[in-house]
Amino acid sequence: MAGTVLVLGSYNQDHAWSADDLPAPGATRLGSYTSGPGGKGFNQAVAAARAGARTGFVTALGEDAAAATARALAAADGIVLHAEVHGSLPSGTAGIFVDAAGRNVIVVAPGANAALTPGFVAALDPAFAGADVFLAQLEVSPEAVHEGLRRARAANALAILNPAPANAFTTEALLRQADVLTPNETEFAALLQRHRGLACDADTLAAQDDAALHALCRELAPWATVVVTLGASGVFVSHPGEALRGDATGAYRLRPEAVHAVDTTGAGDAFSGALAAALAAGADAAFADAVRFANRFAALSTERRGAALAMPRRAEVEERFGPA
Ligand SMILES: Nc1ncnc2c1ncn2[C@@H]1O[C@H](COP(=O)(O)OP(=O)(O)OP(=O)(O)O)[C@@H](O)[C@H]1O
Repeated sequence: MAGTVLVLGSYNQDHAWSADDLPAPGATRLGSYTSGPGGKGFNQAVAAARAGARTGFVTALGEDAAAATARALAAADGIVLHAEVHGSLPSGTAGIFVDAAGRNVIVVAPGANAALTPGFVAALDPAFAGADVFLAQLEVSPEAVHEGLRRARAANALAILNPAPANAFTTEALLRQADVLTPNETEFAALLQRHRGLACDADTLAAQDDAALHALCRELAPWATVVVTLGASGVFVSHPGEALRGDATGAYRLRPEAVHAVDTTGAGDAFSGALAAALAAGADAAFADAVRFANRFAALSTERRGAALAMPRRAEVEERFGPA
């Protein structure tokens, strides 16, 4: 049964130039160019939609070619767009330069994303009322994310926060609005450092056993289920005292699915979007089943290049790995 997911976040138009090597300051290279959709919010909305959820997407856009592309691409995936329009700002953009070895330098101009207002979010009551699951990240204004999480809880939707990117601004009050957090190891380390004063990094976390990771999750967010994505090492799940949705144990790890990964860009977005869709499918959808589906969905997304447009569809995931 399809549930409803409301995603709040960024849309960026990615502009990518490839050359044999990256030019030094003042130098010029000839190369090739592609442009496509990006932004964690949009990537996750496409993932949720392709994973089978009725999906709404709350974002902010300019009045430019990128905004027109965002509208067309959202419509193509059946996503209902709730866009705050800022005519005096450009839509979000990312300039990406890649060399033949795959190294890149990136400049992101958040543009309209940074101007998403809590007032616009607050006026979307009907969208919140119809949502089973709400999902946000940290590439739009923190006030808008906070308002979204608050509205979601008031509307009895499950509130998921993907605390990405790692250097984004967070407050304790913002984190406390989340029922579920989905950091990767770098983001988890950054949150532990900023909010609990624990000095650690992604490598230290990767070396921890399950009991130690569970303890760190409980220390960071005693109120929330924490799902740490571990890249090619799979996923770790840690519940608070009351395990969520039928999970018998407080903490467990899922191995990665065997795939031929060619590009892991957006794998975290695939995971969070698919998890939201699976949890929206019914209040009795078991948490472990939803995590298993998201682990499969994200794994399959790594077999294609790109982010939003590389998201697989539910049918492809089931064909490859069996029924969810
Ligand atoms: N090589 C891989 N093989 C199988 N599954 C993978 C692989 N890489 C990623 N995944 C799946 O994708 C999930 C998310 O990956 P990861 O933790 O790298 O996210 P991320 O760092 O947020 O990614 P990104 O920032 O590129 O979007 C993993 O938990 C796993 O389910």
